[in-house]
Amino acid sequence: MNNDVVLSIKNLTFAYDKNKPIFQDFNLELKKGELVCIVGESGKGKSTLFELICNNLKPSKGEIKAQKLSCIYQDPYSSFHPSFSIINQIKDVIHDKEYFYKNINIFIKELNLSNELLEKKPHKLSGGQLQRCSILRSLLMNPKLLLVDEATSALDNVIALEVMKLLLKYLDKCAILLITHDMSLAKWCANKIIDLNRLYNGK
Ligand SMILES: Nc1ncnc2c1ncn2[C@@H]1O[C@H](COP(=O)(O)OP(=O)(O)OP(=O)(O)O)[C@@H](O)[C@H]1O
Repeated sequence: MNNDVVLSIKNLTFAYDKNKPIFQDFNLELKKGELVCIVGESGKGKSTLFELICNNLKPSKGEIKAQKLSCIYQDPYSSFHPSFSIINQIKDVIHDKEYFYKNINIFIKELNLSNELLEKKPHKLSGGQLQRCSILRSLLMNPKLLLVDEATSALDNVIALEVMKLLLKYLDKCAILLITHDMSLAKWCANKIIDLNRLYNGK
């Protein structure tokens, strides 16, 4: 894989049911600095693609190669354990301590967070604050690819837009793959849009 290519999906075929493939010879390449959106109505395979890229599902055919990957989920409460402080949960997943200490205060400032907030347990924070903590955790992992799943967030498009505004600042460090149902959000931020509604998938 060329150094700038952070995600390469070649001839991906996947089916839960052999007679109804969700992806058939699907190809996608993402380079550092690119923001690609996957859009599609409910049931078109957005979450399936997310799970395939995260290696939680195996393709029936084809290959997926991803460089260092970090995920931001739409519901931040489900991505933090309720019983532990946020900062401890962030430290737990960071291996590169040098990168962590070099950047944490910069990111805290950019994300409009504070050390005091990070000492708290998740339920003491608002949804927006916790979403920014989840971005902080992802950024401190220094990923090459940020996978953002906003697929089911029909409720709060304002948060989605704010999150994307924050993430756009980091495109010089990585590539972003945003999975969304929201075509207007995709048109606003993407270099490229993959519309799963238009893919032939045998249905
Ligand atoms: N574990 C499973 N076993 C069988 N079929 C599944 C499974 N998970 C999903 N499907 C089916 O695969 C298709 C794609 O589902 P997927 O969850 O990827 O869609 P989605 O685009 O993420 O939908 P939504 O926007 O509603 O979350 C759907 O028809 C769904 O019913």
